[in-house]
This record gives sequence, C-alpha cells and structure tokens, in this order.
Amino acid sequence: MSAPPRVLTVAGSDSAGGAGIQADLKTMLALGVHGMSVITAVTAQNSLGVQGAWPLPVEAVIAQYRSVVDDIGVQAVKTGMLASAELVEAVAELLGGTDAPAVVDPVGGSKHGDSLLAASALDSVRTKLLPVATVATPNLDEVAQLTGLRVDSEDDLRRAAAAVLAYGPRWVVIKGGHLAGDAVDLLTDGSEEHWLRAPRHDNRHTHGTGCTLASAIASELAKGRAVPEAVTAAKAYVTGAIAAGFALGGGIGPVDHAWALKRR
Ligand SMILES: Nc1ncnc2c1ncn2[C@@H]1O[C@H](COP(=O)(O)OP(=O)(O)O)[C@@H](O)[C@H]1O
Ligand SMILES: Cc1ncc(COP(=O)(O)OP(=O)(O)O)c(N)n1
Repeated sequence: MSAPPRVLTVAGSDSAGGAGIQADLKTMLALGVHGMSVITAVTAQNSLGVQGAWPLPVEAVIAQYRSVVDDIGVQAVKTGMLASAELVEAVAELLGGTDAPAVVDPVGGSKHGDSLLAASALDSVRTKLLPVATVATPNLDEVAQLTGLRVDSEDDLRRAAAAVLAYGPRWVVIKGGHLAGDAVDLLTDGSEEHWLRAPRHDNRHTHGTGCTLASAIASELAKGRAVPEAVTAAKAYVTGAIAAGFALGGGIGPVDHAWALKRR
C-alpha cells in the first residue's frame, strides 16, 4: 500500500472542534490525505466565543515542525492561528525552507470577534509570512486589517486581491463569505482570475469555514492538483460542509466536515 499524500497544519487548537487544528485534520481525513499538526496555541472556545488563548513557546512550535518534516515529509502545509509576531516570524522562516506549497490563512480573529492574533504581529504577517505563501486566503476582516481596504461589494474584491498580492503571495483567494448575496470568492495570481461562486446557505452554523477552506486547498495541492483546480475542489467541499452545518451548544455550531463521507 502506498502512503497517502501528507499535509501539515500549523495552527491553534479549538476546544470546540469546529475550527483550528481540529477542523484541519477532519478536512484532511475527509479528503483522503494524511493530516499532521503543529500546534501553535491552545484556545478555550465554544459556540459562544473564545474564552481564552495560550500561545506555545516558539521552540515548541519549531520542534513539532522539525519532527514531522525531517522524518515524514510533507506535500503541502497550511497555516492558521499564529497568535504572536514571534510565532509568525518563526513559521515564516520554516516555510521559507521548504519546497512544499504553503496555504496561509492569515487568521486575525474568530467569527465572534475575538482576536486570535496580536496587533503587533500584523506587520510580520505582511512582510514575512505572505511573501512565502503559495496561496493566501484572507477573509474581508483580514483584508481590512492587512491592507486598510474595506470590501463592500464583489467589485471591491479585485482591488483587495491586488493589495494582498503586493505583499508577495503567489496566489490569493479573497473570501467574500461575509458579503450579502451569493458566496463569491476571487482567486487570482495577478494575471489569471477565477471567480468561485456558490449559493449562500442560510445556515447560522458556520464555525470553521475559513479553516476548512484553507486546509481543503492544502489537501488538494498535496494530491498534485494545480492551484485553480485545488481551490475549485476546496470551494465545493466547504460549500457542502456549510450546507450540512449543525447546531451544537447555544451559539454558532460547526460546519459538517464529514458531509462528503456520509454521502458515499
Ligand atoms: N453562508 C454561506 N454559504 C455558502 N458559503 C459560505 C457561507 N459563508 C461563507 N461561505 C464560504 O466559506 C468560505 C470561507 O469564507 P469565510 O466564512 O468568509 O471565511 P472565515 O471563516 O475566514 O471568515 C468561502 O468560500 C465563503 O465564500
Ligand atoms: C484556533 C482557531 N483558529 C482559527 C479560528 C478561526 O476559524 P475560522 O475558520 O475563520 O472560523 P470562525 O471562527 O470564523 O467560525 C478559530 N476560531 N480558532
């Protein structure tokens, strides 16, 4: 039996299991790749919000990464919550030393508005992390934090993409999930444009959408797909997961990472 493609997530733990490391590993399982993890921070969170967050020491993050990459190897890496400037810079340096494609989700906060990244880390995201990204996947709040641009309509997505690409990622997916109307994302490398459109599901249980999309892109890249095909497949996966999102706790429940497995 040959080993499945290996994908590494470098992200924070979500105790509620809908976002962060837990979302990433579930996505990877559902998409048929071998998921591995470098935990950057532990959060206490649930359907109502984030109650606490504790970043890990930089040396613990580097040690986890080295253990996995030096022995097992990876075909793609995804990054999520990195919490501090020190962790952003350490992870950027690690990514700069690998040939595997890197999907960078520049996580700034949770859906409830709780911060998951120190304000002092934003400059390191712009100048160190985005330049080593194969694909960056900011949502509209992250676009505003990183570029100062407000996106109010589909027309603004192109301007936002150009502003993020100026920091150096090879491709960017601007996620229009927070706009009204269809769920439209723009994937571009500055010359090609791919508009990814899906019907908006009227389901409030959307915890983990961004993590799920980014780790699905990494999974598809690890299988050898080109970026546009990988993002198209990932969009279909996250759309199905949102359609099947379910209530848990008293607030926003998770997307259903297993939706595609249940249909087999
Ligand atoms: N209600 C929805 N119905 C369908 N797709 C959605 C919905 N909300 C978000 N999406 C899609 O989910 C993906 C993640 O986007 P978004 O929710 O904006 O990310 P984040 O979790 O980082 O804020 C994008 O492809 C977006 O278009
Ligand atoms: C540990 C951790 N990492 C990232 C997030 C944000 O995840 P996201 O997929 O953007 O989902 P929402 O929080 O917006 O529902 C998180 N909450 N926790």
